[in-house]
Formats: sequence, C-alpha cells, structure tokens
Amino acid sequence: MPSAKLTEYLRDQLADLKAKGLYKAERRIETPQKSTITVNGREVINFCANNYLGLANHPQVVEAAEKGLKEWGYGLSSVRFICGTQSIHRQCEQQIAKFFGKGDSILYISCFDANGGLFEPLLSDQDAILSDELNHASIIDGVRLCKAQRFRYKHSDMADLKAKLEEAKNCRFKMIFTDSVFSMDGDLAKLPEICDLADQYDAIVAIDDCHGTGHLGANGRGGAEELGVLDRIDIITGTLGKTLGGASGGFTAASAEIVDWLKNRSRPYLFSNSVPPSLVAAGMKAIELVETSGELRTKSKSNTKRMRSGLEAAGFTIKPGPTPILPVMLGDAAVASKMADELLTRGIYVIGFSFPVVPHGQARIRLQVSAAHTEEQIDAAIAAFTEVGKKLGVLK
Ligand SMILES: CC(C)(COP(=O)(O)OP(=O)(O)OC[C@H]1O[C@@H](n2cnc3c(N)ncnc32)[C@H](O)[C@@H]1OP(=O)(O)O)[C@@H](O)C(=O)NCCC(=O)NCCS
Ligand SMILES: Cc1ncc(COP(=O)(O)O)c(C=O)c1O
Ligand SMILES: CC(=O)[C@H](N)C(=O)O
Repeated sequence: MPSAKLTEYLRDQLADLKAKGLYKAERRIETPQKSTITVNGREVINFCANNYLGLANHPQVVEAAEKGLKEWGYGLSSVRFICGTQSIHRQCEQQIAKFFGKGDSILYISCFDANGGLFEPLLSDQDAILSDELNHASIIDGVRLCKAQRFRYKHSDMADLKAKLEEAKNCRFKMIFTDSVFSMDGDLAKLPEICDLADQYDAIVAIDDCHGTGHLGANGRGGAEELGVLDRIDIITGTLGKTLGGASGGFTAASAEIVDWLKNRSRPYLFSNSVPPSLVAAGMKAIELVETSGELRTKSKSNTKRMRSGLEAAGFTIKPGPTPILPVMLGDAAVASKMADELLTRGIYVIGFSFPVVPHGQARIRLQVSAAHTEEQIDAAIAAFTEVGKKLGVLK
C-alpha cells in the first residue's frame, strides 16, 4: 500500500511528540460546558474554557438557538450568495456592526475563516501587512495566503513597528494587524500607540478581538473599547465561539465598502456554507445579553484579581496583564502537562500548553477565569496549584 510509508513516518513522528511531552491528548467532558464539568465520572472545576462571562449554555442563549432552529430550520445547504442568506443573517450582521459602531459586518463559519479570508481580497503585492509576532495562527495563515509584503514586528514593540512602517512607507496600503488580547499571554495590544503610528504613516488598523469581545470594555465591546480607541479601529474580526455563547461563528466588522468587497471576494465566505440559523439566533441573544452584563464584567475582574494575587503570593510566575487570561509560566512542556494531570486528580481542570501553540521552551498552564466561578472555586484552584507546584518542584 502506498500509504504504508506515510503511516510508518507518522507513527515515528507521533512517538517523538509523546517523548517530548508535546503530544496533545484530548480529555473527554461528560457534561455541557460550564464552570463545573464532569470528566472521568468526577465533577471538576473548569479553568480552561473561553467562557469568560459564563454565557456558554446560558438558558436564554439555548432558548434562542431552539427558537432559531424551529423558525429558520437546521441548515441552508448553500453558501450565502446562492441561496444561503436568510433575514436572520442580515439582522445579525447589522447587530454586530452596530455593536462595534462600524458600517457593516460579514458572518463566517468561524473567526479562523474571518482571518483566513481577510487579507488576500484587500491587499496585493503593492501593499504591506505589519503583523505582531505573537498573532494568532489564523492571522498568520491568512497573511500567508496574501501576496502583500510582510513585516513581522516584535511583540508589542512600538519602536520596531515604527521602523517597519518606515520600511513599508512607499507601499500603497499598509495594514497593521494585531490580536487585541493575546490569547496565550493575556496582555492587551498597545492599541492607542498603534493608532497614533497608523495616523502618522497613513496605515489601516485591524484587530482580532476574539478574546476581548463581550467581557472587556465598559459595554463589552472588547479590547478596543477597554483602551478607548474603538472608533479608531478600521477592521475588527471576532467570534461567536467564546464569550458570545460559546458555539461557533465568526465575523468581520468594518466599513460598508470593505464588507461588501469581502462578500464578493473573501474565499472562506464565498465557497463555504452559511452559518446555521440556530447559531445566528443564539449569537444575537448573546450580544443582547453582554450589552447588559455590567455586573458579570465586574465579577470577572474581581475573580481575576483574586486568582492572580493568590497564585503570585504562592510564588508562581504569571505573565502581567489585565485580562482573565492568566498564564502560569512553567517552561518545560512535560512539566506543564504533568502539572495539569496532577491538578485534574485534585478536581481542577486545566491544560498544559506547548509548541506550536506557544513558542518552544515557554510551556505554561493558561488559566481562564470566568465570571461564573465562585470565590470558593478560585480558592480551591489556588490551594491545588500550590500543593502540586511544591510536589513537582515548581515552587520552593
Ligand atoms: C508561527 C508558527 C507557524 C511557527 O512556525 P515557524 O515555522 O517556526 O515560523 P516561521 O518563522 O518559519 O514562519 C512560518 C510562516 O508563517 C509566517 N508567519 C510567522 N509568524 C507570523 C506573524 N506573526 N505574522 C504573519 N506571518 C507570520 C511566516 O512569514 C512564514 O510564512 P511562509 O511559510 O509563507 O514563509 C507557529 O508558531 C504558530 O502557528 N504560531 C501561532 C500559535 C498560536 O496561534 N497560538 C495561540 C493559539 S490560542
Ligand atoms: C485570537 C484568536 N483568533 C481566532 C480564533 C479562531 O476563532 P474560531 O474558534 O471562531 O475559529 C481563536 C481561537 O479560537 C483565537 O484565539
Ligand atoms: C487554541 C486556540 O486557538 C483557541 N482560540 C484558544 O485560545 O483557546
């Protein structure tokens, strides 16, 4: 069989991943997603979902999905431009546009697709993309599909961005693209400084707000609102798969002309099925909920503060940042994975992250604090981390 050689090769590669502690084994959850879940028949506290406000499986979101399913059906069997656009798709796009104060928005099956389909339609080899080195994989892949000149600037290093803008100054269009919240580090992009540089060099500013939308900003409008620059951002990509209900669906919000062009040229939109109406209906309800979720945002902040100060007092190194993403730095992939396993036996569900999700040698456990966690659950996590940290020699 011709495939035998490939199978043999992959067997070796997989064994190598396992030997290096880089193999990603999937645990199975036996309940719906929430702050406590059942794994291996045991209830554990969940600290690794992007469920920042606890809206995944919120009764009103589930009800909206059921209603959407009944009213609009299960699926369209079509891409949007053939016969896959229902009124509900346009209503949702207009709601997202209004939420961010942009001209229009376009829905995708995922934000991975929104990012994958953003660059190539808008930019050509006469243009430049300036991309933070720690941008998400979907941004990197989108950039790789585009013929524009690439300038990768050092993470949040404004002097380097300025130098790269100087190099790119003769390009027709220059687009600075950054995660608003860096998902593995929990820090915010320096958006006010980025916008100032963009003004100076006549560049477009585009952000991926997947880890900001819903829980950051006074009204949940994300990382840009948190930093007071929402009106200075030209393009926002985001997801319905994290704070906004937790299922799936992605979007790009921008001027009406950019959105119209993407609807005509963005390949993951043109050549992929429309988002199922139940997800659209649930996403719309989730946006409605976040607009009035000030208390949940306050709870998210106080829970995050409690977790960070407890772990730091115990001696853990946590990357600085104001978001509910707390990266507990461990360095070695095998230690991160062993620590996550030990924590699971103590009722704390977390995952060790290693390459290629984070750079080599920077393995970590990323804790994601939710407004749905209780103070007792946070204290239980701090106690378990301290016990396991001592056992594994991470803490003295
Ligand atoms: C960057 C990554 C692909 C590593 O690959 P690598 O082979 O070590 O890196 P390279 O420097 O060779 O870059 C690979 C390609 O990605 C491009 N690239 C890498 N980083 C980039 C960035 N920040 N922005 C734009 N393009 C980037 C390079 O230009 C190169 O493109 P090419 O194949 O067309 O030449 C990998 O680390 C990755 O996927 N990182 C993102 C992980 C992530 O998203 N983590 C968060 C998950 S929540
Ligand atoms: C920063 C960032 N961008 C994009 C994505 C992809 O979003 P989606 O799950 O909607 O494809 C993710 C993770 O899911 C992410 O963390
Ligand atoms: C691994 C991912 O890309 C994911 N979006 C996450 O941040 O959880």
